[in-house]
Amino acid sequence: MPASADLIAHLKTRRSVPFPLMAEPGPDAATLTDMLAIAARVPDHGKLAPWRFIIIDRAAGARLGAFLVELAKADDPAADAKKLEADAARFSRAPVCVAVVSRAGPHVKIPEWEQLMSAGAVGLNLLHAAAAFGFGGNWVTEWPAYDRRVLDRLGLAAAEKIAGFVHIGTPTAKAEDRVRPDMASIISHFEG
Ligand SMILES: Cc1cc2nc3c(=O)[nH]c(=O)nc-3n(C[C@H](O)[C@H](O)[C@H](O)COP(=O)(O)O)c2cc1C
Repeated sequence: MPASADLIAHLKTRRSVPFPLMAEPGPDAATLTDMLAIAARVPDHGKLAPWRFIIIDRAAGARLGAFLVELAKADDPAADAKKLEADAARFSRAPVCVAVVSRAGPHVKIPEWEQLMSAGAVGLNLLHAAAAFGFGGNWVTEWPAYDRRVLDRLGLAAAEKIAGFVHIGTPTAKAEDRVRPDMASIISHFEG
């Protein structure tokens, strides 16, 4: 592959889209399918595909949000209105949300740790794919990723985990960058 200045520039400046900058439109169904195919093209020891996707469009996201509100109220009848409002909107802050689900588990040859890392690669690749099509993404987990009642509602099996909820839409502006690691402090040379 020839050097690509565009790709290098993207990789050097890529960043997530904060929710206040996330707007319509989202990808159409064909584009989203293409994005997911790119996202699934990741290093995957043993070709296990130890991950899968659940697409949550805005309408389904709103219904899931209503379910989160029910849970929040059941857990804390005095929950404040602001929290409930945030929960109601949690899955409709972007045109579409893709749940990246890890299906990692015990295997005769491939350590579970490696399967989990592959799901992480899928998450980042999905952000890259979204950007390649002119969209932006934001990868969060938040409390619903760790609540069994939400996982049941999403149809996750007992051993499955949410690697991330990747929200995708059109950025209205480029977000300010965040602090990046000091490279000198994380690179060393093994001297033998
Ligand atoms: C597995 C995982 C889970 C995350 N969960 C959250 C979250 O729940 N809330 C949040 O504000 N950020 C979360 N983040 C971080 C966001 O993705 C954040 O916007 C991102 O790290 C910004 O970095 P970027 O601009 O390089 O994409 C998570 C990141 C990862 C990798």
